[in-house]
Amino acid sequence: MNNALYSFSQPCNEPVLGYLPGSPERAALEAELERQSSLQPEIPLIIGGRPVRTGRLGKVTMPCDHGHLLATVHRAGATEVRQAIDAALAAREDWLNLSYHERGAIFLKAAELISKRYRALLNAATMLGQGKNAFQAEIDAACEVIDYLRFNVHFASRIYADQPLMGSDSINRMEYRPLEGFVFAVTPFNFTAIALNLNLAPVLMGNVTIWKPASTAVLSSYYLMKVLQEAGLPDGVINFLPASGAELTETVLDDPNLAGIHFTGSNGVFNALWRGVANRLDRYRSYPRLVGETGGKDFVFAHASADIAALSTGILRGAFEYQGQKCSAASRAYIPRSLWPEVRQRLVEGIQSMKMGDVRDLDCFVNAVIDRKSFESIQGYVEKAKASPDAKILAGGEGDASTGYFFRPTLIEALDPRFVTMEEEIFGPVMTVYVYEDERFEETLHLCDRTSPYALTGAVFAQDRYAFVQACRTLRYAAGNFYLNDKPTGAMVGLQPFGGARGSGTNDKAGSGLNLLRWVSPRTVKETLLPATDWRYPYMTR
Ligand SMILES: NC(=O)c1ccc[n+]([C@@H]2O[C@H](COP(=O)([O-])OP(=O)(O)OC[C@H]3O[C@@H](n4cnc5c(N)ncnc54)[C@H](O)[C@@H]3O)[C@@H](O)[C@H]2O)c1
Ligand SMILES: N[C@@H](CCC=O)C(=O)O
Repeated sequence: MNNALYSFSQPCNEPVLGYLPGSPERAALEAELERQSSLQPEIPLIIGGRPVRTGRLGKVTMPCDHGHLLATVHRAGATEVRQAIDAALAAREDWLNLSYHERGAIFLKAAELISKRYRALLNAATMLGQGKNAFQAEIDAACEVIDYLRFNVHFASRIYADQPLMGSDSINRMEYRPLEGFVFAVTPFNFTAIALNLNLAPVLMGNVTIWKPASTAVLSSYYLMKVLQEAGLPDGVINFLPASGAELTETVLDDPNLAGIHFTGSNGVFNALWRGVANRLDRYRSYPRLVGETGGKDFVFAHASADIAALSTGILRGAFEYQGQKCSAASRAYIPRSLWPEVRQRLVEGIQSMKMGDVRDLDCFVNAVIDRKSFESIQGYVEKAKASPDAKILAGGEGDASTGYFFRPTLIEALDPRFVTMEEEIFGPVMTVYVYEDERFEETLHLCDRTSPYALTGAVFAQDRYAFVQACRTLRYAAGNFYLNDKPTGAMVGLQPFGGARGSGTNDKAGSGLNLLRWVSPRTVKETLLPATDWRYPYMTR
């Protein structure tokens, strides 16, 4: 029996490597891209630690070249979902009884493996499978993945150390029990790090998960799962189940042991999951915890005092990095008329000079969007702008899906601040600008606040401190992550805990201890040292 108290100290964020020509990381990445381009693995389910092959095969292709087969993937049906739930529940007792420093050690090892041994593997899989360029893959599949692993272990230490006061006649303690049952982790295509964290956060706190990865991110998800196994994750703690969401969900939601859902994706799917739980409420042992981060209609708001170079760069990067496929991507901007001519010129020039193409050409800033459905949805919004007298296309506006799903970064000027592309999430490289009269700053802040049902991220560009304070106040509920003089994307684990409210989700702040707290059900234990032996109050005379 070891009576030492362990705690994991605060880590540093993983440095972003530069991939300069001639650097070792670039050579390793290029070699790995070439290797994975012709590998075509057959991806199994992983249930109870073992590969399971169903024979119901799906294809994994490249967004940049949809005729290029990267892998095939076995897909789960109801039978495998049941097996996975059984495997998770069987693994649960041993896992929850493992002390948190033992659990933490597994994830710190995974971080080391990814930092030193599997960085190129995960980056290349994310580039080829999810259509990210080298920089976008590095900040996600390497740095953010590693940060989630290391920081969450540290945050867990702080949670476990937070204990109630001791009374003079009692010993009090808080046991941070995992939830009673299993957690369903449903992960999006756009961030390898989110796929990890939706499993990691519950599992680190002693839970077990059923993981449904996005079909368009299954390659990087599979490699992540393999790294976690290599780091020592016991069998059955995470069960990897590629499948159709709708098919798998019915079986999962029907199970009385469903203790929580950790979701990131669109509002429609989260709402359907929530309703599915609500409709079955009587069958569950506990109220399932529903944690979901969903869509955004993220804004850039410029005051007349803004630095034009910083503002234009913030819009170009915030809107078009990873083809705008970040929940945090800037997709509407409010620009004062006095700044507009110069900002417009910089945006149009920037867009025209962005190289678009295959992820294996490291000079491409823009790559393909994730799939045909997404391509067509983006095209639909742009067609609306082309057809409307309330909008003008200033740059881009064209796509070509013949080889890959390529859509040019597009700049729209909306004459109506309620034009559809100012309000709805597009999830593609489309930025709509509304130009306001300088003296209508405050009025336009209110407009920004009321224009969209979402409230995820937003950025204000201003050098006038009074203007910034006013924007902060008026836009208090318009964004869960609020930036001053920076793009509204690129939150870092530990530094900018992430999540939004209103239509953007439950705001449980991934990348902080707040999220971990959703995966525990604390038990307070009081031990009385000298228990009372007389039921009467002391002042009673009989
Ligand atoms: N707020 C955030 O932190 C955040 C982060 C990333 C992405 N997002 C949002 O995610 C969306 C884009 O990601 P996406 O296209 O992967 O989202 P999506 O909702 O289409 O899919 C998310 C996951 O849900 C699964 N799914 C689909 N239908 C299902 C069903 N009926 N039951 C269970 N699972 C089902 C998908 O297969 C996938 O694994 C955008 O709206 C974006 O804003 C939000
Ligand atoms: N955390 C990421 C966004 C995740 C959503 O897609 C960012 O801050 O850009």
